[in-house]
Amino acid sequence: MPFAKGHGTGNDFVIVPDTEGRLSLKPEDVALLCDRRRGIGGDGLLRVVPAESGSEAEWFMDYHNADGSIAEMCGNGLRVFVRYLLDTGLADGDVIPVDTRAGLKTAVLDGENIRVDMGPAEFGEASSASLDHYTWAGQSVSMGNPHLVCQLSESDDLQHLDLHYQPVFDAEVFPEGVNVEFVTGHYPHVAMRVHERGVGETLSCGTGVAAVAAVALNRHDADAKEGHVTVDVPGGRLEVDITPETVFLSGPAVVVAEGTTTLA
Ligand SMILES: N[C@@H](CCC[C@H](N)C(=O)O)C(=O)O
Repeated sequence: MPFAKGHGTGNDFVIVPDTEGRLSLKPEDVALLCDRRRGIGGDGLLRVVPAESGSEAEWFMDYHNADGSIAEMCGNGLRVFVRYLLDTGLADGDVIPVDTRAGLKTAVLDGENIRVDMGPAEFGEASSASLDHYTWAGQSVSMGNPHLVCQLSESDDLQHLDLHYQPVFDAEVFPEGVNVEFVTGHYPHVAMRVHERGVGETLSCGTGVAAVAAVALNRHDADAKEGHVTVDVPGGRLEVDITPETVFLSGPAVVVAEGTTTLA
C-alpha cells in the first residue's frame, strides 16, 4: 500500500492515497499505521478518496485519529491534505475545494502557506476541565469537531501542564469527547497547548487554534465580529483571520516522505 507522511506545525499525518475508494481501513489498521514504534507514526491518518458525485470537490478527506476513531474535521490535516494533492498533481490551481465530514471546505495557496476556510466558530456552553487537582473554566466551541478552550491565569505556567493525561471534562456536555486547549496571553497574540481527543498531546491542532482565536477575540471584545489572531503552538505559529462569516487558518504544511507499507 502506498503512503506519504506530512505535517503542519508538527501535527503529523500518515497519508493514504485511495484514489479509487477501494480500501477499507479498520480502526486497528489505522492505529498500527499511526503507531510511532510499530508503524509509520502520526497523530492521525488522511485517506484520499474521491468525493461523492455532485460535490463541488473532487476529493474527500477521510480523517482518522491515531487511536482509529473518526473525527468530523481536522484543520492541519486539511492543510496537509491539500499540500499532498498539489504535490502529486491530484489537484491544481490556487483554490482547492475538499469535502470533509464537517462539509465542504476551501483551501487557497497563500505564498508558502496553505490557508483554509474553516467555517464559523460556534460557541456553546461554559464548562470546565481539570488536570492534576486544578480546574479551569472553559468555553466550548465547535469547529465541526468539539473543543473546550481554557484560559490560564497570569500565574499559571503553560509549559508545566502535564498533558500526558486526558484532562477531566464534563461528559454530559461532551458525550463524544472533546479536544481541550489551554491558553495563555491575550488577543491578538496567544499561546496554547492541546490535548486532542483520540490522540493525546499534539504539537498543534488547527481546529483548536481556530477555536482559541475565536475565544481570544470574544474575550477582548464581545461585540467584535472580525480580527486577526496569532497563535503559537509547541510546533510553530499559525495565523487566524476571523470575519463575520467564517474563520480562516493559515500556516505551513509539508509532505516529507513517500513509500510503501505492508501494514494494511
Ligand atoms: N489535529 C486536528 C484535529 C483532529 C481531530 C481531533 N483529534 C478530534 O477528535 O476532534 C486539527 O488540526 O484540527
